[in-house]
Amino acid sequence: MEKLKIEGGHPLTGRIKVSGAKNSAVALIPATILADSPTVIEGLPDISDVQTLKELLEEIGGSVEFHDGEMHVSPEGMVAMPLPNGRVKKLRASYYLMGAMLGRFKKAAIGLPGGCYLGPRPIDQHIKGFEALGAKVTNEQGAIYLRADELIGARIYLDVASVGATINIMLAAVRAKGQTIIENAAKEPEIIDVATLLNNMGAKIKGAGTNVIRIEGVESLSGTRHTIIPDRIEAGTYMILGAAAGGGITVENVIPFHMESLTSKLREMGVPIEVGDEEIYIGKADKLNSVDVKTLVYPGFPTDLQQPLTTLLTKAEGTALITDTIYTARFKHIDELRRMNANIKTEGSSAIIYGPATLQGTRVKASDLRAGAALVIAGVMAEGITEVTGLEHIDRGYSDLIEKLTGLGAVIWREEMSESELEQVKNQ
Ligand SMILES: CC(=O)N[C@H]1[C@@H](OP(=O)(O)OP(=O)(O)OC[C@H]2O[C@@H](n3ccc(=O)[nH]c3=O)[C@H](O)[C@@H]2O)O[C@H](CO)[C@@H](O)[C@@H]1O
Ligand SMILES: C=C(OP(=O)(O)O)C(=O)O
Repeated sequence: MEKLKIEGGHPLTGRIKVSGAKNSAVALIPATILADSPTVIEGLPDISDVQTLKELLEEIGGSVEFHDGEMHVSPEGMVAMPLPNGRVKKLRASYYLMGAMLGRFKKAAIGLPGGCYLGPRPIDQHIKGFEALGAKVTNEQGAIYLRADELIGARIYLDVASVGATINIMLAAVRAKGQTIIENAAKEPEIIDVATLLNNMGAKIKGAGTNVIRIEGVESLSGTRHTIIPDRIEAGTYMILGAAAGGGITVENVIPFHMESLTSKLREMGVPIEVGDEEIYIGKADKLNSVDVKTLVYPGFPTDLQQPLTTLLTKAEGTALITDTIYTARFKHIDELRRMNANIKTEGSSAIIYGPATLQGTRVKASDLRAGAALVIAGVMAEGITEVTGLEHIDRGYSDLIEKLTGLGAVIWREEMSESELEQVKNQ
């Protein structure tokens, strides 16, 4: 097992390119199950979630090739193989196998998903949607079993605007009989990306990206070629990194419209920003101001950037208040930042950050993906050496992290952990 080491205090300059969106990739790959012929997805990130999904498609009999970000999936040999354990626990988005397999085979048996532990992450809205379409859903020994004689379109109102439930219901409904209407649908850009792929396969989805999605079921879908959208959370992580340790960096392969909630917050903090067509320049701020932030569903400020922004706010003058309304307990990074000399208090669903603090390098542990991103940014800002363990979380979402940050002048590398370090991490 490896750890990351970062020597802080080096200003970052230059250009950094964003990869394809994790949260699209993890839905686009299962969506290929729904077609009767091969699909090619271009621009996929080289992250462990993508690798795990490739292996899961192979496990159900698909033939999959993945090179240089391009995945070819031949779905012809796939069968409704139960996937109760093992790989499905490695990521959150294995739940999309439920919708996709139900859509194609009218049955599925999938273990409850893993992914970042951010407090409770129920999937009741996914199940409510599958049941409305006519599936019988049972939970047997930690796996969800879905069976339907046929799927029939339905009107489904989501109690919470869930990204996962919206996409999962779309996956199941595209091959159902008749019309499905999803009300109070989530509006994240990744939902539009998945609908674009499905429509290019022959599906009839209207309204993706708004809170009412209408789907006319079709008999069959055929394979297509699709280019994924850029990862707005990876882009946001690098924008925050630029503001934290930059001497001026340009984040490339960005859809600036997706970044507006972050761009406006960083400007409010005093960060000079220039927005191009497909890139964003983050300049050096003389002084950072504290701001208050509340995470919301898209187009509000994303919960996935709450943790990285918290790190930046340790450097700002004054008191900042971050409230996470999506995952009210997403604060495991705070204890680690405190170990690095940050002055932060949590109260309910909020973190109160007293700045500015000078962060000090030390040993810290990433408890989840964006906690990892927050700690990498902290390491780049800190005096001395920071060691980050828990890399399996970071590897779920950041493609070529070391190469990309080294390209900006960061001093960061991976190192094998010793036996005694492994023991310590286990006991933490
Ligand atoms: C793979 C993927 O795309 N992950 C993203 C997705 O997760 P995910 O799709 O799991 O998140 P949701 O949008 O479903 O969750 C939003 C909120 O709804 C609640 N909820 C959700 C489903 C449900 O059936 N019942 C319920 O109560 C959740 O607990 C949470 O409070 O959106 C999150 C919120 O933007 C992001 O942090 C994750 O990066
Ligand atoms: C929470 C996240 O991912 P997942 O839903 O895949 O666990 C994330 O990307 O920040």
